[in-house]
Amino acid sequence: MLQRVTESMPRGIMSLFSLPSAAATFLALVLYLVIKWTSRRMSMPPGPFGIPLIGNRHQLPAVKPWRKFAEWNRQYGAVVSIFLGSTPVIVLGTAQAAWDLLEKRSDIYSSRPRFILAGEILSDKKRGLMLPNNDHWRKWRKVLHSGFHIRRAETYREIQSLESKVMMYQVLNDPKQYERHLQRFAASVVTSVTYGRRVDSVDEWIVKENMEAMDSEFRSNEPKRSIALRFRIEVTVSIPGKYLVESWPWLLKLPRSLQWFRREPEERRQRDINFLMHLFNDVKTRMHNNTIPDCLTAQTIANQDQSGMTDLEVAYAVSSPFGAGIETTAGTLTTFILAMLHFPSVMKKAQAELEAVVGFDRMPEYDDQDNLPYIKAIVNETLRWRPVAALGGTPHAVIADDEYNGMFIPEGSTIFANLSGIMHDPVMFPFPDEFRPERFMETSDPRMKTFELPFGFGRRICPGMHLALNSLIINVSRILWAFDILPALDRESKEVKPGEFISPFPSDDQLKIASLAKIHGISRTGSTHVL
Ligand code: HEM
Repeated sequence: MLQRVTESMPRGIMSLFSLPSAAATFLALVLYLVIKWTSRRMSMPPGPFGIPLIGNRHQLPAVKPWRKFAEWNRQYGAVVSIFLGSTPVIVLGTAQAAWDLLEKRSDIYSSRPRFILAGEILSDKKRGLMLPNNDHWRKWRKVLHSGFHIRRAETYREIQSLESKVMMYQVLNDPKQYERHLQRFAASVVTSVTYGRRVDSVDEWIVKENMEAMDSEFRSNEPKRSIALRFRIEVTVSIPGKYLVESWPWLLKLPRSLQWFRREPEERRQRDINFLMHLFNDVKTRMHNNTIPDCLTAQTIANQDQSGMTDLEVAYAVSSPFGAGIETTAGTLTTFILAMLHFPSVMKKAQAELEAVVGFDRMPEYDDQDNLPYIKAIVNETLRWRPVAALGGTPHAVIADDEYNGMFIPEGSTIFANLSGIMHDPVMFPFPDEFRPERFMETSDPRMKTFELPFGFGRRICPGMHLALNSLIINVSRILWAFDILPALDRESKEVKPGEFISPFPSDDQLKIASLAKIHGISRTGSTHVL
């Protein structure tokens, strides 16, 4: 007993002595880390200082975060840094900064942040959009490039022209549902060029199943809204770190049964696989029977020996236009309707151009494009005025330490090219809130002439850009040729002022009626019989 007391004495005394020294060591370590972090932070682009561990997450609204980004860019400069949790995030607020980094240095700026939930658990690293810059992504990208490069995209014009006529017919008969008709158009183009099958209605299972897959990929608690608005909300949740497991990846080390966050996406993954493999096998069968028109899936299957891709990899790769090409196209067309409601003088000017070039006896065709510079400018201005990929689509990630204009950009930073802010930069686009197609006609800047800005940057630039532009030009020219887009009238026959933002329709039914856009029937001779 006595021996035990004496033995324990020195340890007790020692621990009394060591406690302050352990605390001092700990404090010194904390101080060292704080100094190190602060000096690193100071060398990074300016931005609001956040809270340790949380960073600036609490300052970033869940809805329309691009507005906050733009505010920070105005306050701190073209390149801003913040932290989301412990991840450094760089926000680019001018086109020049985005071109300098994402294009000129695209060898290190073309990766993606880690999307643990949507990219890994839900999609098993098979959705290229969320893949880092690696061999899998390059293979996936090759499939899309071969299906949608500029010359290939031209071969789809016949399909787009036909679908556009169907859309016109539907708008003519049921103008109130114009948003659905635009969505059907976009969906049918995508399914035709991808799977060689048309879509007659957005209620068809193939569209619904795809919507559900998208909704689960970008789940949001928001009620169902119009296409474009939903797309914008969904984009906001592609901010990495939204899910707990992305801020704390160590959760993946828990026993699988305790990883509660897996259950739902894993169930959904199986459903997605069944859906995508069904579409894949259907194309294979039709290839076998010689009943399939030329389409992306058939081409990719035919090249499988060369590419070495598995059936499932092909099934996922060819489904990318589903996720990326429907809501973007339909949303941009919805924005165009909104712009015409706000800027009727633009509509009149465009209609004058159409009258002079096309006349009333036939519809505008692709061959008229070169003679319709104002219509082309309207397409560009629509993409600029309310860019549907407001945050630049999915963010990039940088894979090596870098320096830009004396500012340190650490490896692993998430990079947002904040397209909404960039498109409203008053230096590049004077009077940015105005819808002024003329800005694209009066310029001599080649980057304004080609205007690829709405489609992203560098090696990640939108592979569906040419298909999308062809969809936009044909629909914008035909809608303006055939219809007057006028504000709805309220119960007292007064014009209802359209909403400010992306969709003329907020989700609420009351408001929907109040701000309903009314597209008057065809007011021009000879219009109906060509439909
Ligand atoms: C108006 C229509 C469209 C707009 C505004 C648009 C815009 C964008 C933007 C901003 C990006 C991100 C680029 C970046 O990370 O720098 C993107 C990526 C992408 N887009 Fe589009 N897009 C449209 C239509 C389409 C269509 C029709 C398709 C398919 C045929 C498509 C397929 C894709 C794919 C697969 C990606 C991911 C590329 C990658 O991660 O490598 N998009 N798009």
